[in-house]
Amino acid sequence: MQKNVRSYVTTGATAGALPGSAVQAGELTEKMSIRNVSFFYGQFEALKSISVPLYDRKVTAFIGPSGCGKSTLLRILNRIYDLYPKQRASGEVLLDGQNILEPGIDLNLLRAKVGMVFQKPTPFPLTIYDNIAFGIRLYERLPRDEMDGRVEQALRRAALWNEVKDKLNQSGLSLSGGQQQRLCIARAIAVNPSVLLMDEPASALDPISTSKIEELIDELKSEYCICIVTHNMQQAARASDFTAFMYMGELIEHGVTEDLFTTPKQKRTEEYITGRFG
Ligand SMILES: Nc1ncnc2c1ncn2[C@@H]1O[C@H](COP(=O)(O)OP(=O)(O)OP(=O)(O)O)[C@@H](O)[C@H]1O
Repeated sequence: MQKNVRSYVTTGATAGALPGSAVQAGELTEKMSIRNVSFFYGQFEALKSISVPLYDRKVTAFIGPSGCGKSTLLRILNRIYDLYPKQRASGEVLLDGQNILEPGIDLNLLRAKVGMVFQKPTPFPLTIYDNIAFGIRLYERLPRDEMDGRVEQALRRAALWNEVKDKLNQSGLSLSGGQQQRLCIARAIAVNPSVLLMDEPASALDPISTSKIEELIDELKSEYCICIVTHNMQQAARASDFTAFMYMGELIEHGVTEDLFTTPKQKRTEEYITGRFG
């Protein structure tokens, strides 16, 4: 489904024209479509009718001050919130055209298709090998040599193979923080997702590990639709193709990253990116 980029770019209440941009019209495929999504923690409306496209093979960054709803939005996209009582989403989230908010969706399959990486690395207390194999075994029964191949492939794609190939039987917890985060990315991509969600994936890491994660995001976007939440505006500017600015549960502006940072259309976006609040 190829669409003109212009029809996707939204700025709060008013759709805006796309200025001369780095992303050319006609090359975008909408992988996920978030349509009029609201979210409630009990009576509290944390998200208010958000609509935003997530494009295949592009990185979309969500930015905004603390508490604006970035993580909440990400948690909707693989229905992690379903694990908690009294949390409820309305609206539609289409993944390849199917509304994943409908009842009856296979949540295990959804979470394989929409992988998630959290702020703090969360390896299982298992070997490096089993951290990857565990997820694959939930969906597939593979002979040992095929499983070995899948584990290696995932670790290679997460740029970790060379550092761990001689110690696959050591605990995942024995790795450094940055390596643990790449292990979590390898675990997510081992089950062949089409979307990768990353909630501040580098905020707990040192600058070198952070730049490795950013390089990895840049490589992985040739295969996946990637969505990152970040507090770090330089990171959003460096790592993403599209940026969405949120404020108090609303989507204020969404557009090509370069355009949003150089010529924001909304006053609140400009105030935020120039450091006047947040
Ligand atoms: N479990 C919860 N129960 C009730 N309210 C919650 C819960 N989790 C988040 N909220 C509220 O929902 C709103 C959005 O929170 P969310 O964590 O999505 O924001 P955020 O933009 O990701 O913030 P941060 O940048 O600080 O991580 C906030 O007002 C927050 O207090």
